[in-house]
Amino acid sequence: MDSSHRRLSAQSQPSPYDDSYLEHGEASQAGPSRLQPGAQLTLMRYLQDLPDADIPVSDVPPRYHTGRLPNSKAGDGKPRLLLMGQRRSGKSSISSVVFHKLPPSETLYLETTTRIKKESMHSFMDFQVWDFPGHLDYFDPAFDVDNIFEEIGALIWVIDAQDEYLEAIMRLNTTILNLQHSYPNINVEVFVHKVDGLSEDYKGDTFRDIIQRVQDELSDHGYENAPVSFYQTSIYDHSIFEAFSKVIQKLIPQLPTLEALLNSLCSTCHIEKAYLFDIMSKIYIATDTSPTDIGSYEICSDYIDVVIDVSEIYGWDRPDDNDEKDDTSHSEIIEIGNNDAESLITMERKGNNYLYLREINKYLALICLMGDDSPAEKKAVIDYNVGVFQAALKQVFPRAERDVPLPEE
Ligand SMILES: Nc1nc2c(ncn2[C@@H]2O[C@H](COP(=O)(O)OP(=O)(O)OP(=O)(O)O)[C@@H](O)[C@H]2O)c(=O)[nH]1
Repeated sequence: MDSSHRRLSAQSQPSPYDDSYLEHGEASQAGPSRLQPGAQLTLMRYLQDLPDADIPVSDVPPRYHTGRLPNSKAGDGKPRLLLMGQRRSGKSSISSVVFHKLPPSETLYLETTTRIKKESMHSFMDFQVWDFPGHLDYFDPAFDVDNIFEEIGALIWVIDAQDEYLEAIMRLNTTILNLQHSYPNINVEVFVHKVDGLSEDYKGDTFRDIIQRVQDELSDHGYENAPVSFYQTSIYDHSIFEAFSKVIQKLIPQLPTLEALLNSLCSTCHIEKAYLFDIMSKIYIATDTSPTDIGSYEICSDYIDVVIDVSEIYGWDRPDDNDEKDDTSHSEIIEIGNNDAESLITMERKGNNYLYLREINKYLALICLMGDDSPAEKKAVIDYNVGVFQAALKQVFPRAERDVPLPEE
């Protein structure tokens, strides 16, 4: 593995409006004045759309990737994820493994949740995770239902696939039907969980059976096309991160713009697959629109672990953008010609294929699986284009640059 770390500098950053993705093969000529007009146009097209990216014009009521949270009345962009399901179905384990890096085997010692556990996550966007005790009946008049569901981003219903699940399905359907009048747009995400202990056949059958039962009962009650998605998950592999990625992506208003930027980067640099990862949780918040397979996600996700381990040994605190830079960082910039990168690592996979990681800001990292026709010698042009992507991302996601966490609610 070849790794290098670079520091930020206060050296002025060329405006993204002046730059563009550089066509592959022009590494030696990198510089704003050498850009091809066509290449410039590609990026300009995306950048010109940016002011509208938050709220696309549409007659369709906002849902999914349409630029607004489904139920956010305040529109403050702080969605709430509710983890619900039967006792011992694995809710607290999911939250601890994904957001607190608890090793899966240690979830065996988690105590049962007795009251609603609310946690605020401060990352590329602020969101809250509410872990509900399994036994709670939230439609009891004693509960303020509006308070629970009003600002909800997604309702994650966890079903233990290793256990009897009929009661869990019944409660899930009751919940959906109770909510559909007041909150018809809630994204219901069903995690068919603990699938690690099941044989392939049994896993598939269980999954299909659960989907069938939920859909049948909802349509019996006249509720067709309910916004319910199903995932097979386990804390013992990457599936829980993959599922959470998809849940979170539905809550990111800028997703279409992010995907467009990644598509453009991929086609310009001959990248097979690009992921924008939240470093803290290893959730990917966007990827290009080429087909995703769990294998490439796993490679990239493991790669983040490697980077985190290496940077724990060799990393250092990143200076603020406004800080005075010392002579060392200044000389690095002159030498490298790049004042954006924090860390940059390439790793040989096989032949010409390699993985490329670049820390985009404090929260996000870009990881690319490079194609055969994008050899490592062309890395300078990729660096340049990723720099342009990074600048564009600052426009799309200014929130990600924020350093100060909001106070706990
Ligand atoms: N095999 C397997 N076990 C899991 C998985 N996720 C959680 N568990 C186990 O399931 C048990 C219950 O997990 P919890 O996270 O406490 O369940 P909970 O839904 O929060 O339970 P309550 O707090 O009682 O509502 C623990 O022993 C976990 O180790 C999984 O993906 N696979």
